[in-house]
Amino acid sequence: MTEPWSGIFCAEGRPFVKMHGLRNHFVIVDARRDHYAPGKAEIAHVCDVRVGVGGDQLLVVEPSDAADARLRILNIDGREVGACGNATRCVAWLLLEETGADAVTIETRAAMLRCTRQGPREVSVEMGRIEHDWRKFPLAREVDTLDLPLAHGPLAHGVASWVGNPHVTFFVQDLPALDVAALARPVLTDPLFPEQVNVGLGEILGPTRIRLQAYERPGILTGACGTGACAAVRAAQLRGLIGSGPVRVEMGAGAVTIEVDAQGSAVMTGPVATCFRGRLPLYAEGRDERADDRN
Ligand SMILES: N[C@@H](CCC[C@H](N)C(=O)O)C(=O)O
Repeated sequence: MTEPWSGIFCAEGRPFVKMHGLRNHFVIVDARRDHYAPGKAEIAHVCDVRVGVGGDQLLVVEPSDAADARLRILNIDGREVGACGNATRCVAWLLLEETGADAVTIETRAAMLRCTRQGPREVSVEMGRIEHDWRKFPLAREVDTLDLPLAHGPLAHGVASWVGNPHVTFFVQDLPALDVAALARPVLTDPLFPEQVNVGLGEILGPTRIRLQAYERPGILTGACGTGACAAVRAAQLRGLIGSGPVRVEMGAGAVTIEVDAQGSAVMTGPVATCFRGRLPLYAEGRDERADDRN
């Protein structure tokens, strides 16, 4: 007879840490010694809270020749993306705690990011230069990225910004009253963005405060978005809606502070939190279907 409770613990499964930055949550696997290259279905399984650990992304930390570590950021549909601000803070915190250093450098697909300790659970990341060249995204055709020729319902005059990944920010009134997913979904899949786009709805609350809700690729509302916060601040500055000093970007569970210099380079500072540690469920193709059959 099998012992039903013992089956829950996969002693052989790969260790992970679950962390979040303002409820943007991640499953983090240290693959610096033991290579880990999950396929699309496994990524979806691990990130699905109903059958796996649950997360907005799976993060794989690898060795790097040029930095303290390389961070692979895997969206729930398996796409590796160039940047994720909240994920970078979480992984930076793990590396800072591990080494006792005050600064580490993380290589992502898009950039080398210097990260510094700001407090016990507070990390700053130099996010690099925010760009607005239409070819960077890529966009389907040449357009004015500071005033996109795009209108979906009340969303118009968006600003397209590249922060290692593509964002479009729309400024709105009374953000809490809006159904962000319903409004943002057609933007995310608009043919202007052949590789889709992360959509941010921002409300200016004052000269140094923005409220933001992100609807991220591949179509999820997240608790927060660090790169989206950088994009929103730069877009608001370029539109003349706020000044040039540090801006507090409020995203439900809390806030990050974004400072953008005259050249458009951003520094993001915000909190990290550890949820729990464990071992990944052993994954095999077809496992989901078999589980479904039993229910
Ligand atoms: N889903 C995104 C990347 C995630 C951004 C993240 N939440 C952040 O904090 O910056 C993509 O597809 O690029």
